[in-house]
Amino acid sequence: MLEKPLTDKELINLAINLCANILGGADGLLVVDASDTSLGKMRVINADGSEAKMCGNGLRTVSRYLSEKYQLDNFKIETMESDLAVSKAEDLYPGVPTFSVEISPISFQKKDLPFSYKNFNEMIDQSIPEFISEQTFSAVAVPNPHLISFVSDINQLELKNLGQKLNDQNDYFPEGVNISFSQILKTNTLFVQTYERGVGFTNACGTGMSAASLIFALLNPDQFDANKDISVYNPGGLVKTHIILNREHKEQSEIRLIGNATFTHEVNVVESNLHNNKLNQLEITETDEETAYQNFVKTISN
Ligand SMILES: N[C@@H](CCC[C@H](N)C(=O)O)C(=O)O
Repeated sequence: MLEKPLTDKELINLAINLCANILGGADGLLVVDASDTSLGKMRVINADGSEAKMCGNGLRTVSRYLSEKYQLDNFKIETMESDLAVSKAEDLYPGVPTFSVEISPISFQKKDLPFSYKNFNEMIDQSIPEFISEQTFSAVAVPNPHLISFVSDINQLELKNLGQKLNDQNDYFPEGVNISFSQILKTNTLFVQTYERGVGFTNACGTGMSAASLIFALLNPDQFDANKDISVYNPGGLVKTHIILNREHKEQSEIRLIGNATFTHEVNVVESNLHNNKLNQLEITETDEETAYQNFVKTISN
């Protein structure tokens, strides 16, 4: 806990500097604060300094931090829009601490993304030739905004071009959007690659994989087994999701994201240097947890 909280401006400067110069291209900075309603509160600052409503991977690591600090296995964490239930789960692999987190609230309405396209109120499995012809797109807020497209092969260049187009100033998604291309590998098995708002290509986007799982369940009843978890492969490894689909009231569907909460390094820094964004005197210790996670990755095959 800091003696004096960082101001928003200090946080933005720190996130940009940390992600680019110290963490070798990290996606963002997670801030853990006290909460009046939950065990703790999480804020998410993207690598470019913008603030996101949620981060699924981040929520798992903050869950682990709070779980170890307070010796609790089930609790809630406050996020920008809601207090989310989190719990310790069975380790995915020896030495890979694993947490399960609620991803919520869900909305398909254009005002919550927000998006603007013709007179659409929702965008579900729609052909949008202005994005990419011969693909269909679905938009969902969980509650950060996601655009999902199912493809047979992932074309990285098309994903990058669309990611840049919809995250530069544009009329379709005026606040930008996270974009995921997903392949259905078999029943309850997906591969998801995400171009993240405020970041660019990422190895794994937790809310992106959650959003893709929900849209998958909605659009592919013949390949979705509601009794089982979904395995979601990504360029960085694998997570599981669990979807309780409510077809009639799809916004009342439930999503759990289950995956590793790996602490790769411990960094000690003098508080005044955080306020001044001076990161040249850090004390950094590497853990062996990344090795355990990479050993897990070697065991997974789709
Ligand atoms: N860049 C996203 C927020 C981060 C999402 C994250 N990668 C995740 O794991 O969920 C945004 O601006 O919405």
